[in-house]
Amino acid sequence: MKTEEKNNMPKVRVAVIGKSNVGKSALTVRYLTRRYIGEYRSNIDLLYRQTLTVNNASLDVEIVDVCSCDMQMFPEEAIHWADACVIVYDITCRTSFNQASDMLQRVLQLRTQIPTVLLGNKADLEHLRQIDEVEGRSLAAKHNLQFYEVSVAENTTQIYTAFDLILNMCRTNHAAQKTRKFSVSKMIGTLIGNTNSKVIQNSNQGGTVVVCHKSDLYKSRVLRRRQNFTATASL
Ligand SMILES: Nc1nc2c(ncn2[C@@H]2O[C@H](COP(=O)(O)OP(=O)(O)OP(=O)(O)O)[C@@H](O)[C@H]2O)c(=O)[nH]1
Repeated sequence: MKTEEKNNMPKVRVAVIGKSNVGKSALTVRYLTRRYIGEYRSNIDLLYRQTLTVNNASLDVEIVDVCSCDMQMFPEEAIHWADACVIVYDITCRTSFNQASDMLQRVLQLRTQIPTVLLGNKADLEHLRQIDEVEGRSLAAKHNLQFYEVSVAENTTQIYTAFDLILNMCRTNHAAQKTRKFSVSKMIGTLIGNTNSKVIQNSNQGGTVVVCHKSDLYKSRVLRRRQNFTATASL
């Protein structure tokens, strides 16, 4: 891919949050690599980067998998950093559902318009179910969000539907922002007699997964994000 195309590619940042052990790492790795790895280190936040093709267009995607988050250690930085959020609970664990509900409220307090999806994971463990599907569905409906029950272990297609959905929403937001910027610069250009515009088409591009220790990366670069928030991360 040419550098100018790469530079022009929309970048989308996603935060995956939820109680410890709900399957956040398994979910992220499944989505990005199609593979299922049973055990992960759970004492570090991980940042993944990959170029993905969603709906025939390329996106630079960064996903932070926040380890063991709860309301006491709510990952506020990650929520400000992100363009979209995936909130996960485990259908066999009532506490994880309650936490997902609290987290959802907190996320929407911090970022009212952030594209968010609610996932109930471990749907393969029907015999251990503590949360009926309808509970997840109504929690999501209350906040006007999409909801899916998934099994990362069984690779249910809704995993991909959910991520693709929020990535598409982000891309739409990105395109709208670009159009607004373009309209303003076109207007200024018209006013000063310069109407040139350049549109660069993206070509599709695969990518590799980069796994990073977010805590180390925080030290290395400062990203200024909206809402006057200063998050630190790098890839
Ligand atoms: N049965 C079943 N087990 C799953 C599923 N997804 C994840 N697991 C298991 O659940 C456990 C926790 O998965 P992780 O991905 O480490 O969970 P996590 O939310 O990242 O955990 P923390 O890093 O502690 O926050 C692991 O043993 C996974 O193999 C699933 O869909 N079904």
